[in-house]
Amino acid sequence: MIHVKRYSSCEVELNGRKLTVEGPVTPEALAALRFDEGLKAFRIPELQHQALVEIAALPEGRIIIARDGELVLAYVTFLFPDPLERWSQAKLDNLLELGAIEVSPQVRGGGISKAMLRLAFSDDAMEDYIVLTTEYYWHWDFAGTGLDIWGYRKVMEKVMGSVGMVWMATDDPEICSHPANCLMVRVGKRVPPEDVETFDRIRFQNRFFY
Ligand SMILES: CC(=O)SCCNC(=O)CCNC(=O)[C@H](O)C(C)(C)COP(=O)(O)OP(=O)(O)OC[C@H]1O[C@@H](n2cnc3c(N)ncnc32)[C@H](O)[C@@H]1OP(=O)(O)O
Repeated sequence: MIHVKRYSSCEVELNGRKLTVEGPVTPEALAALRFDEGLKAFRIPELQHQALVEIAALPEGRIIIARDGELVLAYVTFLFPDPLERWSQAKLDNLLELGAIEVSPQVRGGGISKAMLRLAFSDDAMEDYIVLTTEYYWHWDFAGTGLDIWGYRKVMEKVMGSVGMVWMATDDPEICSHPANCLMVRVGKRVPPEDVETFDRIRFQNRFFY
């Protein structure tokens, strides 16, 4: 499969600031930008910046960002599922994982996550992919948002649901380990039915127990 990446961009007004939402960005362009210190939900900012540059260089990797001038304030990543997770067992070259979405505390609650996803899925190439995301509550920033676990889950459903990602059942043990965790998926319009079936078989691997 050829992973087509069509760059696009738009401007978003937020509290008097004009942010540029753009992507998929090239590794060179991303490396040349500064990374906000508030982007520390997953790793220290320097390491996360480096990780995003590496993802942008992958054939299937897609990074969408929101920036104020040279300063990256938010990002979302898409890449093949982690080889250690069950989703990679499907061996589908049209299965992407929305691995991380993060918005700096400076600009949260202003629609930036939804704007990045809208731009990501405005690329018609996304209709060729199944995109999954796994929501694990231990990745959530309760202190930074002031949300409780179910409030946070609601925000994640709104964010992901804004681009048609829907909750799907699975027997994945990590997801099943807490009721707030969940799997959300978007199946592109051109994904062949046999690939959806392959994905469904990966979602349930312990049918024996049912
Ligand atoms: C796969 C993963 O990456 S899981 C981990 C997700 N990432 C994180 O938890 C990192 C830390 N958190 C963040 O970066 C941000 O808080 C995010 C990504 C969860 C949300 O980003 P934001 O840009 O603030 O979200 P956005 O402004 O687009 O809001 C989306 C919706 O949630 C609501 N919302 C956002 N924050 C809050 C809040 N603190 N309280 C109540 N509602 C909220 C918004 O009002 C909006 O609702 P609407 O659709 O009804 O208009």
